[in-house]
Amino acid sequence: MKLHTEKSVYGGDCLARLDSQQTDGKSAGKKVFVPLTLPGETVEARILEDKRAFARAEIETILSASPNRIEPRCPHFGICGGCQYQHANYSTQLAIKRSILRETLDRAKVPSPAEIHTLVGSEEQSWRYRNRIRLAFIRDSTHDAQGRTQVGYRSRRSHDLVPIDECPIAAPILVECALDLASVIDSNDPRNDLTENDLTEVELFINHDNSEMLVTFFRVQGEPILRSLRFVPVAGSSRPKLERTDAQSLTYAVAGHEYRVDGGAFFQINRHLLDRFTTLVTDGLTGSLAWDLYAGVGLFARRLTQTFNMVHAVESAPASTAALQHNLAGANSHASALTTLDYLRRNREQREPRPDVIVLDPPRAGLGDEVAHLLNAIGAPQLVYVSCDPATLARDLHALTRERYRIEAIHLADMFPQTFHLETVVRLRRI
Ligand SMILES: C[S@@+](CC[C@H](N)C(=O)[O-])C[C@H]1O[C@@H](n2cnc3c(N)ncnc32)[C@H](O)[C@@H]1O
Repeated sequence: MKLHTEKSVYGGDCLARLDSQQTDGKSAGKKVFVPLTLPGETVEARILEDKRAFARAEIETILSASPNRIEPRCPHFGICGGCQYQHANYSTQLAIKRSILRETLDRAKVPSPAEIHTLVGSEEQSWRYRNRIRLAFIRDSTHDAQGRTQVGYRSRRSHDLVPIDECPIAAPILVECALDLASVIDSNDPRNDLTENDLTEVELFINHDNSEMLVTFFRVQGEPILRSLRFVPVAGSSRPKLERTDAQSLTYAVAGHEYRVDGGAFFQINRHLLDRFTTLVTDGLTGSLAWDLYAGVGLFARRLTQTFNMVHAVESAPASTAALQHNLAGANSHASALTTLDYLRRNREQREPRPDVIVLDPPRAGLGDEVAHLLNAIGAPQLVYVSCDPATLARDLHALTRERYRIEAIHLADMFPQTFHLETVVRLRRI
């Protein structure tokens, strides 16, 4: 059937609507979500899933293409589920994200400034930006007649695995190493102690200057196996020597600070924007006491120690708390291995001093009602909310702005080009 796409929605699809002829007059206006399209396109599409409230379709032919459509760079685009926007030029990707963010805030009735600022890299930096990738091992004769191990991502349309031999949004060294690993696993090299059939997935994480890499192998059963590699420059050669080390962590330099990042700990993934992003979050913040809740390994907290007399950092994941302690050691700071909720409850009970600034960078689930309620009750003069999910951000901002805060500035930081993901940095002031 012929569909006309209206706008992009969060998740990467475009929204189209069925007209009365397409539904026998029954549910004219019914929503249809169509992936791999752009706003304003007319496509011939096939309905794949027809629910009561909406349907999902796949394009068969593009009848009228958007002028913003471009040729995707990756041969796996559309099959692999990793990227959603490679068919859109970069300025269109940004316009889509900005309008989705604006609409999400407006729908939640969040009083917000008219302008959404952006933090973006160059068009070229919208590629090769990931410092971490996680791939599955595929051992399947339908993909490789000789049954050789391959690496791949999940398919866009199912949970099947798609073998890949390139991933243009990742640092090239990650994909090279993953492909090498697949052949090492298959080799009879006696130094290969990776038990072939037990391994399911591998995660590769490279540091700022491509000198250290953490490789984590996930298995069917048992704890993941962590390996670390060091790339040592060789005089007169462009290829560094690869050495295996016993390290359980790597060192990542960001905006003038070095961070220890342990295997399994969260770390921001856009290596091109990391310095500017960290500066954007922390810039201009000063005072006596700051809290960094959801602190990870201390990316923001470490910087805040330069402009505050005291910084409290809170992080609940055991994989991150040791590195957080290490990264803040010797600085005017205190790290707590607690959930944010427990930390705030304790703070209220013990009536501890109120911070001047609170930085909040929760996972996708956002803050939730009780944390937002406690933040309103504590009433720090300034909040900086860093979010990777616009829906939970809007919900939490609604709770904060309804009581004690107004939004000063919103930045859309494009940390995940070519994908639908969007990062937002919101500065709030107590009213
Ligand atoms: C989006 S990451 C941000 C980390 C850090 N701000 C950074 O930029 O590197 C969210 C962090 O919150 C931690 N986390 C998740 N739930 C938490 C909770 N309930 N309380 C405290 N930390 C939590 C995660 O382990 C993760 O390190």
